[in-house]
Amino acid sequence: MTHIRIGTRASALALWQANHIADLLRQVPSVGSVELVRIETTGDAVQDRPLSAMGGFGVFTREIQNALLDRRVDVAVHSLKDLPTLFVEGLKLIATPARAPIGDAFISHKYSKFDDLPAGATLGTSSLRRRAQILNRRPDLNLIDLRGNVDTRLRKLRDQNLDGIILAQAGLIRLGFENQITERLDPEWMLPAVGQGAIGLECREDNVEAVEALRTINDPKTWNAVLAERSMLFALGGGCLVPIGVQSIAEAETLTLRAAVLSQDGRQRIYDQISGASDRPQELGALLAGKLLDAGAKQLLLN
Ligand SMILES: NCc1[nH]cc(CCC(=O)O)c1CC(=O)O
Repeated sequence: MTHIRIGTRASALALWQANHIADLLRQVPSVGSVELVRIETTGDAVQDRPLSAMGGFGVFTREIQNALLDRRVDVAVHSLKDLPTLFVEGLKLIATPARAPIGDAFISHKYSKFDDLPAGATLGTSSLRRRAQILNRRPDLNLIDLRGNVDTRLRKLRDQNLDGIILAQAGLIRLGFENQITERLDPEWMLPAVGQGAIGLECREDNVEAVEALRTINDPKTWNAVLAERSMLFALGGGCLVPIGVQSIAEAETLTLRAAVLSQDGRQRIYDQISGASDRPQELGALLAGKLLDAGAKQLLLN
């Protein structure tokens, strides 16, 4: 029987996700016991700057990956959207359990939908993707930086008397704040982040017991969708300084991807979509990236 040490951040959302994975792993016959090991990441330690100003890459995941490499933990539980697509020698992304809703939520105590916001209203979000898509639709809005965990952001909405904030539906639902959602934003215009709503399970590639256990809790539909999204992001090479949004619609045999690359001010938006066989997700993602690059995303990514 295997003992599995799960590496996780200590935020409420990360612990919810890690406990959810621990529960799933305890059902696996080869797994004897599961333990959580809390790890502080750069993203947790530095709360006063937008992530895009922190050198970006892997601020919520790097320390957990180091713990895997140092054999302090056996499995890393990540919010997949925080996990860079760059390959790390010795580690492997093995599985993604069933995904939560992928979209973003508008939360306001003053207006009952996003489109009711008056000219000049103040919204909190520090995600470049959300900023650019909001500005593309509503260039008049006043966007202010909002960082911190989900509960911190909900508190700032009240304390700073903001007109609204935008958060991922997934985090709100998992933490029991679904009733705070004012409007589920239409992914038609507010395209989600790559991997949003999915939990990514990573381990050392030579850890056969962990690999086998993780494979049994994979959800193939989610896996195909996130592989397509991540291969698109990798091919775009945009890192986290270029606003990129993607919605994938996973059906039994077909996978559809709709994606956009925007300028930071939201004025330029390169959009395209693709459909194809769901069992060749990486090809689809790379093809869509190629179409976006040819249509002008190349210029935006150089800036
Ligand atoms: N970077 C923060 C982060 N990472 C994952 C989630 C939510 C859960 C998810 O989208 O998987 C959030 C908060 C948010 O964007 O509202």
